[in-house]
Amino acid sequence: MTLRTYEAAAKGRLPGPVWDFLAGGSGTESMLTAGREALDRIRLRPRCLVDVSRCDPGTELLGARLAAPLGIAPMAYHRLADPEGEVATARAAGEAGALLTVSMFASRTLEDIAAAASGPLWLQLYWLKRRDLLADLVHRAEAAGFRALVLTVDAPRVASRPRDAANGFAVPAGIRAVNLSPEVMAASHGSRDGESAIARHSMEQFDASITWDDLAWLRELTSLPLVLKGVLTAEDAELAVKHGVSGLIVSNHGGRQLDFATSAPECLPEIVAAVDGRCQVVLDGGIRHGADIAKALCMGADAVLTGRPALWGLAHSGAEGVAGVLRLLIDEFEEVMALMGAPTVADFAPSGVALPTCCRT
Ligand SMILES: Cc1cc2nc3c(=O)[nH]c(=O)nc-3n(C[C@H](O)[C@H](O)[C@H](O)COP(=O)(O)O)c2cc1C
Ligand SMILES: CCCCCCC(=O)C(=O)O
Repeated sequence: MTLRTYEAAAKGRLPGPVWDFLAGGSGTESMLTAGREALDRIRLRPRCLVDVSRCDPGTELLGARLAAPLGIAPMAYHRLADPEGEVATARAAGEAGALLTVSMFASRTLEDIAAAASGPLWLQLYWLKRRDLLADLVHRAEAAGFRALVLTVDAPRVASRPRDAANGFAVPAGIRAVNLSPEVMAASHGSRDGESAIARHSMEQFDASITWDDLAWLRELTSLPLVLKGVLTAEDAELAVKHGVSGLIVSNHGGRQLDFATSAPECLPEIVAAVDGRCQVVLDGGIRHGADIAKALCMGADAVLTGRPALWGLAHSGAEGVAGVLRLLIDEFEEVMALMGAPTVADFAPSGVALPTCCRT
């Protein structure tokens, strides 16, 4: 199996509009390829005659032990890909020793997901107008043993996504964001010609007025570490650190939010420089090979997240498919460690990559 095999199988199994929701991007879809192209242009600089008879891809992220610097990005509605949904994903992530970030729009309850998980879980939030619902989710996540909160900051609204609009995409009946009340999720169901129900729902329910000052409200609710997802500039990284965040996920939202943005790998070096070790940094978007993990670490990231490939695995064969996808990435990374002369994750340094001009600070 390769990731391409999982992708082709998922495409063959899923209804067209569901596949388009998973695969699609915003606007001209320029960002679907931008990050991938930047990653491909980064070349690795291997060192030789290093003892690589034992390579250890293990690491720690926000205090949690991982088998490799790899996690699954938050994605809504895993039941679109498999009836077990996030419960299957959690079992697979635990088996592989990878982090799972659970979307607030998960289609299984936080408690069921936590019961199936044997590895660390983070909970992702969009800032809803209904703060009481956010508070409830945070308290449930704490009680269920989640290890961190991820606030997605690149989506004051869901961007226009032409494929979803053309399909009149709506969340199918029978699949629900079960951690939120049906009234709050009503707008995401019910197809209308030429309109995405996901976008309509976000315009109705997301609070687009929040600013840095509002983070204090979230921080006062909980002692869980706070991670911001979707930061793309050194300026915002600096502000995030000043506001006490524990981590940043450098992300283009998989090409689904701002069209024509700088891609995540391009701005990773400036963000790592701005943060200067004051919080952890994770790269998200377009991770399709173990070598991508090595490139991110050389640029100063602590770990990476992968998104769509986990859903391809889920659509292919449930928990087994997700575990297969994670194993592929981790095995490839372990081989890159050996061939790079980097037996531990600490051995990846800036000298391990030749950066194209687009990725230089
Ligand atoms: C189907 C789908 C649903 C997503 N749902 C969310 C979500 O609920 N919250 C969020 O912060 N990001 C969401 N994302 C974005 C991912 O977290 C991630 O940034 C992106 O998928 C990474 O790119 P990749 O798919 O190329 O690996 C979603 C992405 C996809 C494909
Ligand atoms: C009605 C729920 C909105 C889900 C948005 C999920 C998301 O972030 C995405 O990229 O899609």
